[in-house]
Amino acid sequence: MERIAILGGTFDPVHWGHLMIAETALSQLEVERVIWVPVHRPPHKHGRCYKHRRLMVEIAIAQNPAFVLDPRQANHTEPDYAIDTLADLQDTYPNRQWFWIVGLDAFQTLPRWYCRERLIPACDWLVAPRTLAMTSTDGVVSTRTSYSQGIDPQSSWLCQQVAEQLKSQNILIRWQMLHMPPMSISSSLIRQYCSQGHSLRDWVPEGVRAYITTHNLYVEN
Ligand SMILES: Nc1ncnc2c1ncn2[C@@H]1O[C@H](COP(=O)(O)OP(=O)(O)OP(=O)(O)O)[C@@H](O)[C@H]1O
Ligand SMILES: O=C(O)c1ccc[n+]([C@@H]2O[C@H](COP(=O)([O-])O)[C@@H](O)[C@H]2O)c1
Repeated sequence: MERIAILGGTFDPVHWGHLMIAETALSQLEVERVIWVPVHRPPHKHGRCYKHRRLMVEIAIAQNPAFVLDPRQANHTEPDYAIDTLADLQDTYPNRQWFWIVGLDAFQTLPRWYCRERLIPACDWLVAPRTLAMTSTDGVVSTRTSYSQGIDPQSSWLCQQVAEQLKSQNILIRWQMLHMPPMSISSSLIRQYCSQGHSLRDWVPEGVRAYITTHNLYVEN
């Protein structure tokens, strides 16, 4: 049975972190393809122009035949929930084994996702480690990465906490960590850098950088 992974995201903009987690899923799980789903109307955050976000994903994944863009949310007018994305994809690709790729930050919000009792058991969850911002009691924000060799025990522990929370909601989850070092990169940081006039060369593929420049994106954060 073909194994397909979904990578949903706001992708505002897409960056090397997204590409790295998708590549890791391909190699670690022997997934045959990764379907990239830019969320048109994220239920939980503000999404800027969908067309730009989708085109940047198209540019970023063009070199890898195992990566597929799914633009099915283009005409949506209502919030896009993951359960609807999965149900639509299952209709298009019946009889597949489904995986869902998420970063640790998004995974920690899973116990609040819409219709999670149907969504969660329908996929295997692949969790990418992510540097988490921590605020100390004196209000100082720092970041933490404790990846050394293999999987960071702190990240695994956080995932187990999520699994416990879901269990208390009578939801059993199948999850595993992706074996990759955490990458301190995010779309919000890129938007901030861009608005400050910094180069994006190290953060996004060249085609995406050119697209951002041509369309004058993120000049204001
Ligand atoms: N550097 C990263 N490491 C691991 N996972 C990541 C990373 N960047 C994004 N992800 C994951 O990719 C998915 C889509 O993320 P999204 O498009 O919202 O990017 P983002 O960088 O988290 O954006 P923002 O900074 O605007 O919140 C989410 O599951 C997110 O956790
Ligand atoms: O369905 C939900 O309730 C839900 C709530 C929060 C996030 N998601 C999904 O999580 C994925 C990553 O979202 P984001 O915010 O990190 O871009 C994306 O596919 C979203 O649709 C889904």
